[in-house]
Amino acid sequence: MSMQEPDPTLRPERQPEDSDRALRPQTLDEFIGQRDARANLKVFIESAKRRGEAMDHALFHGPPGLGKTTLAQIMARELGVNFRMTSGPVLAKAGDLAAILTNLEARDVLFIDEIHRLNPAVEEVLYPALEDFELDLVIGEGPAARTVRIELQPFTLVGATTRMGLLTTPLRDRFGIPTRLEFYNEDELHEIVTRGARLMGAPAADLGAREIAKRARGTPRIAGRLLRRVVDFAVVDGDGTVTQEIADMALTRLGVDDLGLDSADRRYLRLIGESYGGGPVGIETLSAALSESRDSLEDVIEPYLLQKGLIQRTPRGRMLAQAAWRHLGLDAPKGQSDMFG
Ligand SMILES: Nc1ncnc2c1ncn2[C@@H]1O[C@H](COP(=O)(O)OP(=O)(O)OP(=O)(O)O)[C@@H](O)[C@H]1O
Ligand SMILES: [Mg+2]
Repeated sequence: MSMQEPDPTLRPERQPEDSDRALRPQTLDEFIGQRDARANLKVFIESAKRRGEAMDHALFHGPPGLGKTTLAQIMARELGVNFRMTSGPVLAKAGDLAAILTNLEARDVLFIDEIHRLNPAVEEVLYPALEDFELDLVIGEGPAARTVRIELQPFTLVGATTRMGLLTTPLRDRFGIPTRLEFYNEDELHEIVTRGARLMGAPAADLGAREIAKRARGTPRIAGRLLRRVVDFAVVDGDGTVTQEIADMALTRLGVDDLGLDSADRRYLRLIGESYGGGPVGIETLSAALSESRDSLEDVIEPYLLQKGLIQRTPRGRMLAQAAWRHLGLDAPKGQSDMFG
């Protein structure tokens, strides 16, 4: 594998070969990290159960692979109700949504993934369903068309999105429980890797698990994938144990550096540093130069680099921070070091 070609399996987005299910925590107590979100959800779930009512609608937003789908499934399990799952792009017509809604049982959880991609006609139908548990359906066409109102069972909508900014205001306002998922810290990822290794039946030394945690880009999905690959190296090149040495060797071979950046991250940083003198450079320019969609830069690449303090977003564009120059082993142009300390 060349260091220049980004390896899609190291990106945080879902991949067809992900065996997410095997490593998915099943209960809130098993779910590691996201402490505040978890504590709040616990209260809302308990309260809904005691009152015997449907829990308020919840919206999970944040970068891919942080546990939105996992949390939605856990909610349904903890509430003791059915979990129905669909996604924005799948619901093409108002009737598709109506069919799902009318089949829900009382207090069920309906999960709509990529909810920012709902067709506007479908979204219209969703509003009264969320507010009053009612559907207004238009039957027939032209002068013969009439509206029928259908009563629904009270239910909980859980929406997930990586693009909060693309949600319409009326839709966003209908979620009583908006929850932002954050990147995980090293200790949390260490716990996630250790648990994953145990579930895989692969012995992991403490420092081996920590090495993977450090380099998992703050993302449990990546931690799980890196773990699987390091286990392969451990089995073939070692005695099967995930040691720090094997982890370091395997991750370096995969092109994951000591900050957890992969080649796509470094390509982004290098472009700003080497071709634009550190910026500021506009997102459209970066998108064209990298042949990556603007969305994927904004939703996948930049959040982690911002969180690590490697880049800054200014009104005039993106700029490399001092830490990024250091990380790339490049000299910052004169004057810039003063700006960022
Ligand atoms: N807190 C956690 N503890 C352990 N494993 C986790 C945790 N959160 C997520 N995972 C694991 O990470 C993987 C990805 O999680 P999930 O599919 O829920 O992410 P997502 O936010 O829905 O991503 P996307 O935006 O791509 O849909 C799953 O394998 C899941 O088991
Ligand atoms: Mg998901």
